[in-house]
Amino acid sequence: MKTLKTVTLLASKQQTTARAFSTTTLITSQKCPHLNSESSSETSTLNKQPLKRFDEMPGPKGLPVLGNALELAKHANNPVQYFTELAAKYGDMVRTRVFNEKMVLLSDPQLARVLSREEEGRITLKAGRHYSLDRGYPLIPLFAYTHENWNDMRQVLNVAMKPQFVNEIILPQLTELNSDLLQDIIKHFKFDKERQQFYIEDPNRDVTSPYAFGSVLKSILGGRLSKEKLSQFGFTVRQFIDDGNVGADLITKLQYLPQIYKYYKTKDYKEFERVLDLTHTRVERMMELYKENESGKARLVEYFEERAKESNMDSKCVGACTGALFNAGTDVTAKVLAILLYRVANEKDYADRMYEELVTVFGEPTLDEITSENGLVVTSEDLKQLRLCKNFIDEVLRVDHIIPIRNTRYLSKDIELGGYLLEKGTLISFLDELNTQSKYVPRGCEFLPDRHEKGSDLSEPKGYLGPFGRGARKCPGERVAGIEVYLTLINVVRHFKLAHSNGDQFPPLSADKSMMFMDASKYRLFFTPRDHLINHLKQLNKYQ
Ligand code: HEM
Repeated sequence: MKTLKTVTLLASKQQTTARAFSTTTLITSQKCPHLNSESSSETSTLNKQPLKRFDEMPGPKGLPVLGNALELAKHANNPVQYFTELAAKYGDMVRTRVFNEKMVLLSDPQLARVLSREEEGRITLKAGRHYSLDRGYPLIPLFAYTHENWNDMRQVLNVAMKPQFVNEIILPQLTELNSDLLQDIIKHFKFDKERQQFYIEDPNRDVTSPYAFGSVLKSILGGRLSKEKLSQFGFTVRQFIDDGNVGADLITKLQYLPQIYKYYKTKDYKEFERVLDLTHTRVERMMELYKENESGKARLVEYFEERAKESNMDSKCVGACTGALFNAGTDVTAKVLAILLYRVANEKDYADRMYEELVTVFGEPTLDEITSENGLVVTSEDLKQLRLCKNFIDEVLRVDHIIPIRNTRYLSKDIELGGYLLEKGTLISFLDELNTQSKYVPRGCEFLPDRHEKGSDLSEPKGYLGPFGRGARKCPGERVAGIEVYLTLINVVRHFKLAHSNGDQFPPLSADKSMMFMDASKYRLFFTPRDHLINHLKQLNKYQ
C-alpha cells in the first residue's frame, strides 16, 4: 500500500481559510490559450476570491480513516492508468488521501513548472537513508530530509549541469564513443532471412543500456569500457544495471512498508543492503581503476572534487554523488534511447529528412565512422545546425516520456496553488500524459516535431515543465542525457534505415513498476544498413 511520510495536519477549516490570504506562498500559472474555461488553473487570489481548501478539491470519495488507501493499493501496479482516469474525471487538480496524508495529482504543466521552481521539498527515501547512516556514508539528496543540508551534496551533482561543460567536457568525451556505439549495434545484429533485414533481440538490454552506462563513465571518469578494463572490473555492466534496478524496486517497496528493518533486518532489507553494498564497491572500484585520466581531456570528477572541497566535504561525498549519477542515469536514459530508435523507425519521412540534414552538416556517412577508434567527431557547432534532429528529440521527450508521474514535491510550507490553499506536508505529483497534455498543446496527441520550430502554431505554451524538471531538484544529468540522445540519433540515422514490426502504428509502451518502456519481445526493431556498410557486414558474416 502506498502510504506517505506522516505529516502533522493543520488546524481546523476555519483557521485554514483565515490564513489563506496571509502567510502562504503564491503560486500561479499563466492561463493556457488552449485551455477551456472549466479547467482554468489561475489562482483565485488574483480575482480576490477566497482560496479553496484541499477538501473542496474534486477527487474520488474516500472511506473514513482510510481515505483512498484501498483504491490506490488496488492500482499500485498500474498507477499511470488509474491516475489518468482520475485526471479525466476530476480535472487538473485531483485530491486523494491515504489515512491523514494528503496527495494532489497535478496535470497542469505550467503549474507544475512553477511548483517545481518554488518548492524544494521532496520525499526522503527512508531505506536509503537508513542504509547510508548505518554504513557511515554521506547522505545523497534523495536520502536527506528537506530540513537538512542536502544542498551541499546537490551542488556537487549540479556540476554536471553547468552549460559550459557541455562544450568543454560532455560532448568532447561522449563523441569519442560514437564508433563503439555503432560497433555494438552491429555486434548484436541477427539476420531475418524472410525480411532480409537485421534485428536486435533487445535494443535496450543489448545496446542502449551499455551505452548509457558507458556515457556516464566517460563523462565523469573519462574512461572507456575497453576489454582490458572490463576484465578488471570484477562485474559486468549488465550486473551493475540489474542490481541497480533491484535496489530501485526495493527502495520503493520499503518506502511504503513499516520501517521494521530499523530493528530487525527483513528479507527485503537484507537484499536491498546486498545490492547497495555491491553498487558501492563497484563505484569505488571504477573510481580506482580510472583514477588516472586516460582520456587526456577534461572530465567531471575533478570538478566534483573541487566543488566538494569548497563546502569542506571529503572524497566520500564525491563517491556518493558519482554512485547517484550512475544509478539514476543509466536505466532511465537507456529506456529513452530505445524508444527513440522505435520513433525513428516509425517516422520514416522524418528519418529521411534528418538523414539529409546530417549529410549537409557532416557529409556522406563513411565506414570509417564505424571502424575508427572514436568515430564521427561531433562538435557543439555541428549540433547547432541540426534543427530537424533537435525538433525530433524534443518531440520524443514530450510524447514518449517514460516517467509519466514525476517531479513530486513534498510541501515544506503552506502554498497557494491553482486557487487552493495547500498545507505543508501535502504531496504533489505531476501527471504528464498525452491525454491530459493535449488540453494545453494543440494536437498534443500527435507526434509533430515541427511544432518545436520557432513561431509554430502548434508549439507548447511558454513556461512548460520540461522532461527533466525545473528548480533545485531538477535532473542534474540533463546535459549528459541530452548529448547521449543527440549522438545516438546522429549515428543511427547516418548508417541505418529503421523499421519496426507494428506496421504504421507506433508500438504502445508498456509499464513496469514506475517507468514506461518499449517491450522488444512484443515489437521487433529492424535495421537496414546503408550501402556503404554492406561489404563490411558481409565480411563480418552477418548475412546468415
Ligand atoms: C533522458 C534521460 C533522463 C530523464 C528523462 C531524466 C529525468 C529526471 C527527472 C524528471 C528527475 C526528477 C526531477 C524533479 O524531481 O524535478 C530526475 C532526477 C535525477 N536524475 Fe535524471 N533523467 C535522465 C537522465 C539522467 C542522467 C543521464 C543522469 C546522470 C548522469 C541523471 C541523474 C539524475 C539524478 C542524480 C537525479 C536525482 C537528483 C536529486 O537527488 O536531487 N538523470 N531525472
